[in-house]
Amino acid sequence: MTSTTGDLTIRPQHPKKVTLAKLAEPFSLELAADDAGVTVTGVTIDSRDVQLGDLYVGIPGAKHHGAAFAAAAAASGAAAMLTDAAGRDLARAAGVAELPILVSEGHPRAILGELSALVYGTDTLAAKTFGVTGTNGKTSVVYCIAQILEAAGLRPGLSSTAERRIGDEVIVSNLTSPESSELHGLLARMVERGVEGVAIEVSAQAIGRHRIDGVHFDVVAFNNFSQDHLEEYGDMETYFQAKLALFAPEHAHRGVVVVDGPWGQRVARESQIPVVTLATEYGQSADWHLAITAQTLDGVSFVLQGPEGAHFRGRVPVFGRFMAENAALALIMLHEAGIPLAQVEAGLANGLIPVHIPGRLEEITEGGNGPRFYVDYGHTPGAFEAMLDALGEVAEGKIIFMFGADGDRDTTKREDMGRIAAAGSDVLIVCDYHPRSEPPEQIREQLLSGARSANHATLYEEADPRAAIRLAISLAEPGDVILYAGPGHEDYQEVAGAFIPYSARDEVRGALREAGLLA
Ligand SMILES: CC(=O)N[C@H]1[C@@H](OP(=O)(O)OP(=O)(O)OC[C@H]2O[C@@H](n3ccc(=O)[nH]c3=O)[C@H](O)[C@@H]2O)O[C@H](CO)[C@@H](O)[C@@H]1O[C@H](C)C(=O)N[C@@H](C)C(=O)N[C@H](CCC(=O)O)C(=O)O
Ligand SMILES: Nc1ncnc2c1ncn2[C@@H]1O[C@H](COP(=O)(O)OP(=O)(O)OP(=O)(O)O)[C@@H](O)[C@H]1O
Repeated sequence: MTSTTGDLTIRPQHPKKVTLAKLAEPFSLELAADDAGVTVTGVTIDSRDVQLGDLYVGIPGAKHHGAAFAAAAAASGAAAMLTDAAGRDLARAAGVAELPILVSEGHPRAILGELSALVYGTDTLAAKTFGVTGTNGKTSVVYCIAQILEAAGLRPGLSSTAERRIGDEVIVSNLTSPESSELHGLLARMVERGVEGVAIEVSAQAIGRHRIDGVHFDVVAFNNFSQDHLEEYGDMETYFQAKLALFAPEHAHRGVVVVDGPWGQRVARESQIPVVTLATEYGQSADWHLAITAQTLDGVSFVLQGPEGAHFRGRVPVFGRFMAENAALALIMLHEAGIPLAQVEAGLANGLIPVHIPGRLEEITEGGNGPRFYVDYGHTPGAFEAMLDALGEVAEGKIIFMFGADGDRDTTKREDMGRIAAAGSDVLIVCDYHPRSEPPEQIREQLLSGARSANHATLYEEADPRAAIRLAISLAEPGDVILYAGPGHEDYQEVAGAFIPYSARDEVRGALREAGLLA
């Protein structure tokens, strides 16, 4: 049975006590002599998440100084606080007199990872650790790693945008890559549960914001790179450098890089750690090569060949050559960590890797000859291109595509998303996604303007995604495929500051039942 935890920060069930003196020394923290023997058992940077005995870390953020919540943290049972000098003054001025305070000279976030590792005992791990970065497909690769570890007889744990997972225990994800205090708490819980391999999705934002500090990955991977997050990075080079930073000795021992495109080739050249390369296209020189041998809507068969005769014949039960690529990358990462392909092969029936990823190309219908309906998390031009190219190769009937775009995020990708969506589909329905503070009709118009430039699909505009789902179903015939990109596993719509409950997967299920297409 699966159990779900909603706690912000997961912690070990049997924590150890660490004295403030032991924490102060390696990080040169200021500490009153009287407080040296005070002990803590956990770490959090959120006052609303404090548990008895925690070290509360008051971080200066974009909106608040966390030290402003020192009284609330103390009331919830924090044993001590770590903050900067401004935070200490803020807390003392607010009358927080009793709480022991460790003071750091620099930004507390810069030492948070190493310090959390010390508190949780995760500074060295027996489990193999795998980190995945890139623009599209990180979550998918992380799931492939976990599923392949299981096939190899090893107990997996994972952290992704969709969820964090330890065996059957599911922990809700807020960020793609958790804050480092949360990550080390999660790792400590995994150690208690006997996890032998951990796959972690690493966003560019996480690398720059110290969220993976204190983890020294056995193997990291870079899968692909295309436009996203320019609202934060401004240009592609800055975004690229943020991801390249993972390939450094302070973060990882070795890497695997997909070198199909120029960005991957640059990672292979500029990496500061040893890497092996994977090519999925003919004529590209690399250590490993992937060849697709057969594909239908129901799956992709492939052969992976590597150095010294390494060889794997496999299959993923989902359409799209990119899913075979994700699986191949995961296989090579395990191989690089010393887990032989033969050990994986022995645990699989006919090489079938049971890839099931929440909200990624998730089929809501149940196969068969009627129209098929998939919900997906793709929200970049690159993901649209990969999915629609793949569908174009295997779909027998019409491709009906529906999507909307994020408000308050990279607006420059919208025209491309519209154009690629219309070029690759027969029918395109533009609806709302998370408009946030932007006028939704303005977002739809930008998408439609891109779509018109492709001069291909029949275009529809239907703001309400619930109505758009029903429109898509009404236009579909047996053999057609409906692909709803964007919401994936999510269970809300963000509109003008409000989080409105909305699960695309549940809504599609309901609409298919109404239409008599699902039992
Ligand atoms: C821009 C950014 O990175 N913001 C992060 C930052 O928020 P902030 O600086 O605004 O924090 P703040 O509200 O000023 O609060 C300061 C401190 O006070 C604490 N606080 C605040 C209120 C309170 O009542 N009690 C309390 O303790 C906060 O926990 C925080 O430690 O610190 C917060 C606490 O950890 C994060 O949740 C928040 O991520 C926001 C939600 C975010 O949108 N992050 C994005 C940019 C992100 O990281 N995305 C990537 C990539 C996703 C992808 O690939 O698509 C990801 O890894 O998720
Ligand atoms: N290797 C790939 N190349 C291109 N597109 C892919 C690849 N793998 C998956 N995708 C597409 O990208 C979408 C997002 O996949 P996934 O959630 O695995 O990526 P992600 O990198 O974790 O995304 P995010 O950073 O937003 O969490 C998928 O739903 C699919 O449409």
